[in-house]
Amino acid sequence: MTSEKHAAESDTHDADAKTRADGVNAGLPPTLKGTQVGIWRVITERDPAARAREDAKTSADGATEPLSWSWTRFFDQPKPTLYAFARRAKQQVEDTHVPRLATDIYLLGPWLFWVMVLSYSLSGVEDALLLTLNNRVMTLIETGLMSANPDGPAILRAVVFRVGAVAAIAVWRWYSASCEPVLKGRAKLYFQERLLRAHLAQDIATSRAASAAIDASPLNGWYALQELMGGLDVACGTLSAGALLASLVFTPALASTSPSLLAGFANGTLGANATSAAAAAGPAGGQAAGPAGAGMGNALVIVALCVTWPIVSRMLKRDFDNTEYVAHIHNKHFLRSKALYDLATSTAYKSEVVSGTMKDYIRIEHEKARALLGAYSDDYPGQAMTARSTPFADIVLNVLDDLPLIYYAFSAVVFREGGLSISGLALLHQTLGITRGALERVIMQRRTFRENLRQIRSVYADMEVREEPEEAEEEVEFPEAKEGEGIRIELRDVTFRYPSTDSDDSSNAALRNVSFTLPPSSLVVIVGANGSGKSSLVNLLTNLQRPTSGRVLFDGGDPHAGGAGASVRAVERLQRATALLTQAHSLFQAFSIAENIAVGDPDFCLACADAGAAGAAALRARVEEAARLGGALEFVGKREQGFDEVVHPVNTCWGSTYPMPPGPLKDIYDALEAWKDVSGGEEQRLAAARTFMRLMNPRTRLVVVDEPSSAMDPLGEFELFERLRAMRAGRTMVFVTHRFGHLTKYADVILCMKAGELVERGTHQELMDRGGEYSKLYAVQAQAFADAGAAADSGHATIASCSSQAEA
Ligand SMILES: Nc1ncnc2c1ncn2[C@@H]1O[C@H](COP(=O)(O)OP(=O)(O)OP(=O)(O)O)[C@@H](O)[C@H]1O
Repeated sequence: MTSEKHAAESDTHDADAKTRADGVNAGLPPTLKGTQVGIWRVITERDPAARAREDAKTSADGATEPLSWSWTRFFDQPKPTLYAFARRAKQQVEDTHVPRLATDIYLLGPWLFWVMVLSYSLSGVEDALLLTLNNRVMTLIETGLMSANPDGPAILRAVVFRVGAVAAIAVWRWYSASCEPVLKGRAKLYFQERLLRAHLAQDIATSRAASAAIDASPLNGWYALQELMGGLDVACGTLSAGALLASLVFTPALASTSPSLLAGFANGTLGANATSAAAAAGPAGGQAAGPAGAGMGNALVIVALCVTWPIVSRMLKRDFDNTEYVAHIHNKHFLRSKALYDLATSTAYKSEVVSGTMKDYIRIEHEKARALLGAYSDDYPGQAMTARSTPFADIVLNVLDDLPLIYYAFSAVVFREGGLSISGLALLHQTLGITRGALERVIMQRRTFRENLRQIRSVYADMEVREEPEEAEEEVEFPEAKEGEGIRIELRDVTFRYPSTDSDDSSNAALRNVSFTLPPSSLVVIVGANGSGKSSLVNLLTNLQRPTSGRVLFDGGDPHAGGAGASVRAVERLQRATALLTQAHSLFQAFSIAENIAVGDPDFCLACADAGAAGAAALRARVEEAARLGGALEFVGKREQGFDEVVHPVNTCWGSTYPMPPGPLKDIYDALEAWKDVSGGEEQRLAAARTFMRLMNPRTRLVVVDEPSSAMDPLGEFELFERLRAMRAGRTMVFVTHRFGHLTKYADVILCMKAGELVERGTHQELMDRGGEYSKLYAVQAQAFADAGAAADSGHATIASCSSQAEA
């Protein structure tokens, strides 16, 4: 019975384990695998090496070169001539963009750059240098004490030399630390400017395409260079540590009065009497003594002591240092308790939690989730991963750490004539320490180095501004373009699908086979239910998107008919002649209210900026007029600083703790750079003012207004549309609005959209007579107004009857 129970339990455990294993891999593509680490699910690649090989192969076949040079590939290939090999190596280095990065930063401050190079190199050799000087002092003192005749001037010289070196290093560090931030600041501004140009060169479609995403930040280039300089530090450190160890092992030790350790180990004379024995034997005495084979054996032991620890430590290390991973918390009880905690604490949910009397529910559910979660650690996955289930690895590493001591003890027993001298022992111990440290850093640096090369490459790829083609291209003509007349627009069998949607599924096109013509200077109203395609149409009319198929002609010309460069220029010309007002407007950070309006006509702003005081006055006058037309004048008048107020400052405020404890510091933290309150309707008025600013420029020949007034009161909206309509002379004006009642009666053309198709077009009367989709939408609106009116009437009646009862 008991064994059956055990069998059943073990089956259940197996099933649980399987479910867990399935769970951590649930929803992952076959190339990825999940691992449970504490409450985390860590997702890694199943075979990153295979992908790297595949990438290298693809890039070798394609236009770009592989990122790193591989010995295997070198040996696999027919041997190139030395010259070809050198050229190829040079090409490989250039492909990493390291020379380009170094040159760019060098040109920002040649002297600062060299200071940085020297500083990183020196920091690598610093340990070995100081150890050498230290050892010189120690050896002289030791020799002097043993011979009872210390060489005072020599010791003094060595001490002064060492103290001088320490002081010089301190001065150098201070100086180089003051240089580096200057170069960093210059590099940041340099990359910021290049990235800014790259971002501005992208249109909406490209900026949303994953392949063209610009991820680099202005400091990426600098950090990559800093890491490469760190490599210089590691390289110099390793070389100097290696040289020190070699000098210790293979040559008479630093003081000519003592023999090499190799010699000491070889004949066992390195001990309390070693130095005097060596002094008698002369500088070369140590090496002459003893069998060379034994010395070589000892040298190998010392080298082995150096490399064992870093290698074993690397093998036993259990972390994600070398692995790319994505981690998320996978434990459903943790997630539930967190969600409930957020529900209780976030101000966003407060009113719903209070009005919904959810207090007890949240508390009890939180207790349940906590009980199910049990004891857990929410260490970051990296930390959680380093936690070991047994202390075995730590024991091994600690014992390995003592290997040198064990070896000294061993050598003392084997070379019975005495152990190592004090200074010899200290020197050996410290040299082993820095050599080991250097080797460890080399092992760690390997991956960082590859990652840095990738970073540098991606920074330069992101900065690549696609310049317009140089070769002469035929410009796109807009044959019927006339000054003082609105743009004539024609859509021919246009289908449009957002790039993010599945291109094989024709049902998900936002617009399907749409054709119509808008006469120049006409007033157009686009109507339709939610999701019928009105805004998509606006995107095409304003050239923010291109049709997937079909053509959109402006004044008879297709802006996309020419080559890439001509198309960019044609689109830009059209956009300069277009004013767009939507509800997706923004108040720009750090811009005053005046500038937020003024940028509606950036060319006019630039011209005024060049015209001194007269220009500033002209700009202010135009901004005030635009604010009046946009209905924002009254609101701006009430602001403390009027047009000069910065509504949304750039946030740079930084507190030592987060959140800050209550007190005067928190008050100032909250007040500094706080965004000023502006209502949705006021923001819309400022956006409208910006559009009027653009409209005041006679170059504007197309005005597109897409639901800009959702947060405005009905009177504000009515006035806005009337003012826009008043400026329609010489412009084609397109309105998209759900509250179209008072606009459509002025419309030359009404386009009625339904599920991505144009179902009706005509004037208000024509469409009402037809009794189709438009008349239905119109009737619904009219009914809503009638109901609202009736409700208001009955409300008034009820209030009137209540008040008369109260009076009675
Ligand atoms: N960025 C986008 N990516 C993918 N699909 C989109 C995107 N924007 C809109 N769509 C889809 O395109 C279709 C048409 O949307 P559109 O915004 O043009 O309709 P609309 O008539 O303006 O709607 P509303 O009146 O709600 O503003 C909808 O099915 C919508 O889900």
